Amino acid sequence: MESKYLINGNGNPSLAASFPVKRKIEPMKEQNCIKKPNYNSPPKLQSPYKNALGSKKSSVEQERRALPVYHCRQRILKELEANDTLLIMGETGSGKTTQIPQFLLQAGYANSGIIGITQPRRVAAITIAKRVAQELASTVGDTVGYTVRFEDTTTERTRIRYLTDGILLREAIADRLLRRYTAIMLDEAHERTVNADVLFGIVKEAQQERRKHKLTKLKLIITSATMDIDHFGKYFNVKGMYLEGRTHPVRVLHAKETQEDYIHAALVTLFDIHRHEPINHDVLIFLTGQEEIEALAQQIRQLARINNSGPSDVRVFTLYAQLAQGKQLECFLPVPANTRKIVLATNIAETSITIPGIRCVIDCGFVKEKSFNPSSGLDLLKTVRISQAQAWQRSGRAGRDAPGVCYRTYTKATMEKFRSAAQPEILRANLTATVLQLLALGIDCASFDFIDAPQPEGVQSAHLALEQLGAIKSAVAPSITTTGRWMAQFPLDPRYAKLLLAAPTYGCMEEMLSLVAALSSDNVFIGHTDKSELAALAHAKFHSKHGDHLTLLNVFSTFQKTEKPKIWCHDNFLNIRNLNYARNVRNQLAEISARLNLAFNSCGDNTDAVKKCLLTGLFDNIALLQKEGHYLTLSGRVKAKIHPSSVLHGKYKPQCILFTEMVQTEHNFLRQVTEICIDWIEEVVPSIKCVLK
Ligand SMILES: Nc1ncnc2c1ncn2[C@@H]1O[C@H](COP(=O)(O)OP(=O)(O)OP(=O)(O)O)[C@@H](O)[C@H]1O
Repeated sequence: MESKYLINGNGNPSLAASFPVKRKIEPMKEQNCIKKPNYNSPPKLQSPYKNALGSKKSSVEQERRALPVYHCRQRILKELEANDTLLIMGETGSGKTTQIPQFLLQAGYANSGIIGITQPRRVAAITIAKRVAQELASTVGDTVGYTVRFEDTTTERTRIRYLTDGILLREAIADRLLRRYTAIMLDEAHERTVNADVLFGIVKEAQQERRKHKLTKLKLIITSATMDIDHFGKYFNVKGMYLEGRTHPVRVLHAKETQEDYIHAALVTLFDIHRHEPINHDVLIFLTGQEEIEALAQQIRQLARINNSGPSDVRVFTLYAQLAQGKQLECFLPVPANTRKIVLATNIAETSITIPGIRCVIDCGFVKEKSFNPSSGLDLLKTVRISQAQAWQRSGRAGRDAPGVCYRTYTKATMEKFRSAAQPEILRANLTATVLQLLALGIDCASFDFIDAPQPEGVQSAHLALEQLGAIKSAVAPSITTTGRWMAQFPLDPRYAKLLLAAPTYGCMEEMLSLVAALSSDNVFIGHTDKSELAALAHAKFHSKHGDHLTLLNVFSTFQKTEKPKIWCHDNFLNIRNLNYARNVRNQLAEISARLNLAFNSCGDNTDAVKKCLLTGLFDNIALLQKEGHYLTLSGRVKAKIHPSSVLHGKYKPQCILFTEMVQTEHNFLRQVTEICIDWIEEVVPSIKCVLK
């Protein structure tokens, strides 16, 4: 059949010419299977469940029974009976996350407590809880619930609780023995987020302490499809358990030649799929970040509009961390028949989740990674190659509910040069929040039993930052202060918690609550490409000459007062979901502040109060204008420019600015910028010994 999408019919003849996909992508030798990386390959067995999978029956119960893990139920329960800790490795999609907690429930493990399952990301915790509730013919909040930051759906009836690892860590502050849990499953262990790494130590200790004090046993299950089982085995002092069998085969195809432009390669591959694959084969494309995703989504929609002449159609969804929760969940809903779902996602869709309908995955092979430079004290967001483990996780998303295909826009030789597994986040992340949480738990980083200890410079840098924030007495012999304990009460980065604690002194508590809440939500502005001039005009009403923080405050404060928020947001090109989310966050932050007896004062039009208060927490994020026209950060002296999205971009350049974050693309860009007065630095944070010239 003639393609509906003539790629080179859109005025870009080079598009198809430069990437003759049919010839450039070659099948790998190991067709019809996901080849696992060598470093941790479990035994490869043919799925014994093929017949069941081929069946037309589609009830949830039948789907469950067809999962490889379902048939390992007895083995898992027997092993758990004999051992307090299990390391379970099974193929992606084999049913670990959804089934094992149900086995434990049925075996009575939730009779005297609850079963907790941690996930690195909120979208996974939410969607899996919904799926398991459906499998149990129940609703979320009943037997199964989820808890993510600022949202708890669990009730006293909840026995299986999916939660983010950050939430479990916060619970440990209140109860280090995690007494409400009888079993904890730490899922996606290979991801090695800082929170998960700290949790490994916390749960191990809780288990030992409970044994020592003859309290109810805590059963631990560590699961993944790609973890380094030897390393984990040594740390937990247990042997690993392999679950044989896979659900659906995934055929993996590599680009024959290196692709200079992975976005272009992804686009061409997508339309090639669209020409040749059945319309109900949905596509998931892995890219690196919001801007790239939104730009490609727009391009696909436009191309589809230009070339769409048949009955079939495409629906494009985006999925990345900054997207409002409601929007994130849209891609999980079914699309009408004769429509292809195309999901453009970051690594947020890489593990755990199942997006129904996905049969094709296009993997660009890159990821945006946050790393911290202890010598400059700055966090940097950088695009890097994924690991081999991540590549296998990504391909696994194609075989969740049927056989699938994964197209890698990089060559096989390139992939062989990828790291086998991603570097644990604890070795590269800013540890300020983690060190504070550990101190609130009464744990000194130096003596904590980490699976991989963080670099001493990283810990030292966190101690220095905490000392400057007033959270610890001394960076040399760290002991937590009352301010530090209060900071740890807020589910926020310590720098933002500090803003709330300092706000009453500057008389701007109401404003700071709104601003911190709005900053937690992000992205309230809709940049409507079709109507970008109208959107820009609407947004300009809120612009503050002081910069982005006060602009954001203007938006949120007006939103709080408006009587018809839906119409108001629509007319002003603002994202109502994000603003509602910010309102919810504000309420919760206000509750914690009230518990801490903080004064709820307001500074009215005194913008200096807000700006000075911002300095109390974000003093590491200051940059000075240089003669050459660029900025230099005070901390680490990094050269940077104001991000084009800032209201201060392209206008007069203030001498001294404060920014929320630095992003690295072709340049270092400073995001969310506010003009400050250089003299305030010494007034507000006299402890900073900065060189101002
Ligand atoms: N939200 C969902 N909607 C539809 N089907 C789902 C959903 N979640 C899970 N499933 C089905 O259950 C199967 C098992 O999923 P589960 O998350 O338990 O596997 P897993 O072994 O934990 O995978 P991974 O290692 O990738 O997290 C999936 O392959 C899919 O068929």
